[in-house]
Amino acid sequence: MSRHPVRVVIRDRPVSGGGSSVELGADGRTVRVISAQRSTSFSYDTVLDGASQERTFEEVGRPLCETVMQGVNATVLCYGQTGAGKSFTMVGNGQDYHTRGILPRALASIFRGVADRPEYEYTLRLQCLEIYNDSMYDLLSTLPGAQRSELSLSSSSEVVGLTSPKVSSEQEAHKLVFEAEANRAVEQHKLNARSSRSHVLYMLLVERRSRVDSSGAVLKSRLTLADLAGSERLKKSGDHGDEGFQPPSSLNLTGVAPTRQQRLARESMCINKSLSFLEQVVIALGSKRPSGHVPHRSSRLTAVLRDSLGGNCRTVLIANIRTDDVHVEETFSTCRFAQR
Ligand SMILES: Nc1ncnc2c1ncn2[C@@H]1O[C@H](COP(=O)(O)OP(=O)(O)OP(=O)(O)O)[C@@H](O)[C@H]1O
Repeated sequence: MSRHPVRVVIRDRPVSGGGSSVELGADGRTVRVISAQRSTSFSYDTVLDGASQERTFEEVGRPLCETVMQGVNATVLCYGQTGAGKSFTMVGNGQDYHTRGILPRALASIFRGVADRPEYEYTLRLQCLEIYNDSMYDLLSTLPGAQRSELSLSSSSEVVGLTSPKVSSEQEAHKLVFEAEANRAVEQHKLNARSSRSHVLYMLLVERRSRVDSSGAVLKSRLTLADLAGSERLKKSGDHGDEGFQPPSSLNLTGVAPTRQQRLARESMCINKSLSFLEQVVIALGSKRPSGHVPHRSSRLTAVLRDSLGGNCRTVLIANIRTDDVHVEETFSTCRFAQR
């Protein structure tokens, strides 16, 4: 494990026919991105070259599940351009058991861990949160008593009203994840509703009490699995403007539905801002100055991730890249972000 607060792992999405613009080093640590303008080498903790879902979980997920079982927070962030494989890495493609992602494998691993430790009583709860345009929604809002409207943050960065149902078996947890995904899909299909360009956070809250030592402390920990929104540049996603783009003042203020282009531009702006704040938080956490300010409250994403980054929390950033030539500029910016 590196000494930086975030361990960085690169994962490529296999392409048919290959590409000549990205070379993954045989040392399992380097990536070289070659375009007409430049050729740049980056180095990371690990480069997963053509890795299966199983290997990705063994490399990233399983050690973090162990960490959480021992009472320490752990986080996986999947970052990358749209279509690079973030959801595939985190959840899988839903088509077959072998291609299931880190989340279902982590649930299985943690419930197995609970069964293997009868000396402890574990209480597990699951939360599923979506952050779209810096607004937060409960993906389990269809459960009885849950809040369907936008959620707010308390002064201590707790998400007020986020449902945290208890899960007592792996099957129950899978059912809730399925419900969260179904709710997200419904929102995406509603007219003018949230698009797929949102951050989704699955959080498993773990409480451990000793059954043999009644004076023993209750240990609390959290596994956070974040499937971040696609990081592509504005021009690429069909929007206009650049990072300094300001949405028209009429946007969402007049009750008139925004045009598709306005919506895409606003989404891209919010995503870029939140990812750049995330980067600033990680850089601040990695800085040598112990008293340096960490701008957790700069966005909803960084506020919610407050206890999931830094401190003694173990965090892995998986930067998903596409190695086909047409995506070379996006791959370059993902690699640059991951290296920073
Ligand atoms: N390592 C991989 N092996 C096989 N198929 C993959 C891999 N990575 C991604 N895919 C496939 O590529 C497609 C796009 O992947 P995915 O939806 O995970 O991208 P994404 O980065 O989450 O995109 P978005 O930002 O739009 O959600 C999917 O059909 C997925 O099954």
